[in-house]
Amino acid sequence: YIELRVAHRRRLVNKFNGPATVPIVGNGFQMGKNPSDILNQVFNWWHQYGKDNFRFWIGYYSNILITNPKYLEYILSSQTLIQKSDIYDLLHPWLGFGLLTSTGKKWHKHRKMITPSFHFNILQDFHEVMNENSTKFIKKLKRVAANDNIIDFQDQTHYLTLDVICDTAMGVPINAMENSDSKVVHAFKDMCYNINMRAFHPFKRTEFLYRFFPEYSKYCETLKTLQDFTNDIIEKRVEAYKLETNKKTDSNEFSRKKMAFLDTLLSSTIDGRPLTNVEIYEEVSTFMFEGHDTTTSGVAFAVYLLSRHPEEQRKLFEEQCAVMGSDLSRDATFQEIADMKYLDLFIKEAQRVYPSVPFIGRYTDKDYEIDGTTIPKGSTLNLALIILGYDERTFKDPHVFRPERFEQERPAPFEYLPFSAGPRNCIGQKFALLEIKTVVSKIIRTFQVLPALDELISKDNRLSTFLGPEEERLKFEQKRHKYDPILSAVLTLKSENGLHLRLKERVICEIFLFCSLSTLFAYLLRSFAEFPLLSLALCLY
Ligand code: HEM
Repeated sequence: YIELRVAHRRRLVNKFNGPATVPIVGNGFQMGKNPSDILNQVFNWWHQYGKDNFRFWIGYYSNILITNPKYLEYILSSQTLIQKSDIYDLLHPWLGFGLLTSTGKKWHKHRKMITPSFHFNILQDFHEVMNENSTKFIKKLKRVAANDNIIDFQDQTHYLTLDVICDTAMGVPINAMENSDSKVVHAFKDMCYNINMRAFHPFKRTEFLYRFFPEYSKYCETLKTLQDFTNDIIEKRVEAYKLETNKKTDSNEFSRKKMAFLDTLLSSTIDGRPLTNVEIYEEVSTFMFEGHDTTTSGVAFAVYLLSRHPEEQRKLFEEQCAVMGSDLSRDATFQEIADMKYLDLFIKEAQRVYPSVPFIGRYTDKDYEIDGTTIPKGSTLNLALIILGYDERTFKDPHVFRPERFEQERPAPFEYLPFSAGPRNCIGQKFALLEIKTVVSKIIRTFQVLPALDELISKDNRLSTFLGPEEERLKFEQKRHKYDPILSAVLTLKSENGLHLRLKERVICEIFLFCSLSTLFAYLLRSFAEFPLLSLALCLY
C-alpha cells in the first residue's frame, strides 16, 4: 500500500542522481551514526553525483539535497515554498510556532510586524549591550586562559552569547558567564544539545517514541525550566507595561532609550490587536534560540580560525590599530565596527568555511517545476548552504583560508548564502554580524590568539578540517591532530570535540609601539599628500 502511494513521487524524485536504495530503509543505513558522519557522507555523495543536486531516501521519506544555485534561487525567492521540513518539528515543543517554524499567513504577518525590531536605531542600542558583555567576556577569558591554559573556546562563547541574547531579547541579564552552573543556563545548553542530538536519531526524533527513552523525563524538566523562565519574565513585563501605559507618563520604563525585543512586541499589533502571551512567548523563545546558538558558532569558529592563521590575525590587529587609534581597550563605536573592512572580509570567509547554519529545510506542499524538472509534493528539500562554500567553481582552492578572496572572486547572489536569502532570510543578520565583529574586535585587541599547540599553526593557510570525497578525507583523517575540530552539522555547525586554543594577553608596550608606528606612518602619508615637495625635500635631506 505504501509503495503504491509513493510510486508517483518515487518516479519523479528518482530522476535526480543518487545512491542505490534498499527496500523499506532506502539509504537510511548509509547515512552514518552521528551528525559528523552524515556531514561527511553528504559531501561524499555530492562529489560522486557530479557536484549537483542529488536525492536520497530515508525509508519512504524522499530527500533532495539542493546545491545548484538556479534551484536555490527558485526555492528561496518563492513566496509559497516556505514550509519548513520536519526536522524543525523538534523545535515546536520549545519554540511553538514562532518566526522560524511557522508558515503561511501567520508567518507573513509576524515577519512584517517583527522586521522594524532590527531598525538601525534599535541595533545601536543593542550594540551597547554587546559591548558591555564583551568586556565581561574579556575579563573572564583573562582568568580562564591565564598561565598558557588551553581552553575550549566554543564552550566559553556559549555563555557570552546567551547573556547578550537574554539582555537584548528580554531585557533581563542572566549573567550566564558568571553563573554558568545555574539551572536556567544549564537548561539552554541541554536543550540545544538535545535538539541537535535527536535530529538524526531514527527513534528519538519523534516525540511518541522518544517517551520510551530514559532521558525523556530530563528533557521534559529542561523544557519546563525554559518555558517557566520565559513566561515568568513575559508576565512581569506585561504587567509593568500595562501599569506604565495607564500612567501615560513620559518617564516610564518603556519609553526609555533602550528597548528589549520583548518591549517592542508588547507595543506591536497584528490585525489591530495586541499579541497574545502565547505569540509573545513563541517569538521571544525563537530569538533566544536562533539568536544565541548561531552566534556561538559564528564567534567560536572565527576566533578558532584566528588561532590557526597568524598572518590574517596580524592584518586584523593592524586594522584595529588604524581604526581605534592609541586606546585599544575602549569600546568600538558602531561606526568604527563598520569601518573595519578586513574584519568584514575575515568574517565572510569564516562563514564560508564554517557557516553557522549549514543546512536549511523546506517541504513541498504541492508539485513544483524548477528548471524543467518536477519536484513532487511531499519531498524534503535540504538546502546545503555549507556545500556552496566548498564549490571550487565559485571559490578557488576552497580548503585554503583567504579572506581577500571576497574582494577578488565575488560570488553571485545564490552561490554564497550563510544567512539564506529571499523572503525567509535571516532577520537577525545585522544583529549577528554586529555581535560577532564586536566580540572578535575586542579579542584581537586584548589577546594574541594562539593554537592549542604551537605546531598546529597552518603553514600553507589550509584548513584543519576537510570536507570532500571519501578517499581524500580518509587520508586527511590519518594526519588529524586531537585538537583539530570534528565538524558536526545539524541545526547549527559545531565542533564535536570543542575548539581548543590559547590566549596570550598583548603587552602594553607592543600595542603602544604598533599604534605609534601606524599613526606615524599615517601622518607621513598625509603630509606627503598635502605638501609633496616639502616632504620630499625633508626626506632627501
Ligand atoms: C551567525 C549568525 C546567524 C546565522 C548564520 C543565521 C542564519 C540564518 C539562516 C540561514 C536562516 C534561514 C533559516 C531557514 O530558512 O530555515 C535564519 C533564519 C532566522 N534567523 Fe538567523 N542566523 C544567525 C543569527 C541570528 C540572530 C542573532 C537572530 C536573532 C536575533 C536570528 C534570527 C533568525 C530568525 C527569527 C529566523 C527566521 C526568519 C524567518 O523564517 O522569517 N538569526 N538565520
